[in-house]
Amino acid sequence: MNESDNNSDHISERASDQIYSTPQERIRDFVFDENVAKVFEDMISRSAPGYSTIVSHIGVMARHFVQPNTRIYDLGCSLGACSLVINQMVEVDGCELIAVDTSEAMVSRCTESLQKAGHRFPVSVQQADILELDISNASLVILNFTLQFIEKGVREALLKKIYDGLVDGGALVLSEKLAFNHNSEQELMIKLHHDFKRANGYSDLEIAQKRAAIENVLIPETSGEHICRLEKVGFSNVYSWFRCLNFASFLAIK
Ligand SMILES: Nc1ncnc2c1ncn2[C@@H]1O[C@H](C[S@+](CC[C@H]([NH3+])C(=O)[O-])CC(=O)[O-])[C@@H](O)[C@H]1O
Ligand SMILES: O=C(O)C(=O)Cc1ccccc1
Repeated sequence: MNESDNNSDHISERASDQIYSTPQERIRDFVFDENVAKVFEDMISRSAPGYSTIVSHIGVMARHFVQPNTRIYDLGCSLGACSLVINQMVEVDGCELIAVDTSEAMVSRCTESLQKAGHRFPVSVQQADILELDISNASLVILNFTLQFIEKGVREALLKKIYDGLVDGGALVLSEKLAFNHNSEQELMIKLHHDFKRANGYSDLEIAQKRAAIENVLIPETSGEHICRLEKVGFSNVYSWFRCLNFASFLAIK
C-alpha cells in the first residue's frame, strides 16, 4: 500500500514541514507542540544530517547491548523512531522498553505508532520530564538529540542518574548538535549545515526563522565537553561513533 492509500492516518503520512515558511512578526521560542509533532519526521530528517543513519545504528547497538531481563529507556522519544527500531532489532527475553517525552502531542503519536507496530516485549510510553524519572536496571539508554534541550546546569546530574541506573556493561547512546571552540570551524559547520538544509528544500527565510526560534532553546556543547562529562560521571569507555557536520553521536559504556 502506498502512502496516498491511507492518508487519513497521521502516522503513515509524512506531512511536510512549512512551520517557518512565511514571515513571522515575532519569532517565538521553539516548542514541541501539535504543529511540530505533525511534521516532526519531515523536519528532523531534513534538518539533522545523519539522523536516519543514527537511528538505524541505534537498532544495531541495541542488539549488541540489551541484556535479558533489563530495561531500555528512550529519553525524549518524540515520535518513537528509536523505540521502533529497538523493538524491531532486540530479540532477548524479559526486556521492557520505556519511552518518555514531555510533549503530549509526541507521546500520543508515539503510543499509537508503537501499538501499530506490535511489540514483542512490554512497552510503556510516558508523558514525563526525564529529569524527574527513576532509571534502574537499564542495559541501554538513548538520548537521541534530547540533552541539548535540557538546561545546561542539570545535564551532569541527569547523566549521573543514567550512569547509576545502568547495569554493568550497559550503554548510553547520546546524539547531539555540536558547538566548536574555534570560530572558523564553528562558522564553517553552521554554514554547511544551512547549505544541507537548503539542499533539502528549506528557504533562507525558513532557515533564518528556525535558527532564531531554537537559539535560546537548543544549547549545543563541544564534543570535548560531552566526552569529559560522560567520563566524569563514571563511564569507563566513551566513544565518538558518528559525526556529520555539526551533528554527532557518542557511545558511553559502564
Ligand atoms: N525534560 C524533558 N523530558 C522529556 N522529554 C523532553 C525533555 N526536554 C525535551 N524533551 C523532548 O525531547 C525531544 C527532542 S527531539 C528527540 C528526537 C527523538 N529522540 C528521535 O530520535 O526522533 C530532538 C530534536 O527535535 O532535535 C522532544 O520531543 C522534546 O519534547
Ligand atoms: O533545524 C535545525 O537547525 C536543527 O538544529 C535541528 C533541529 C531539528 C528538529 C528540532 C529542532 C532542531
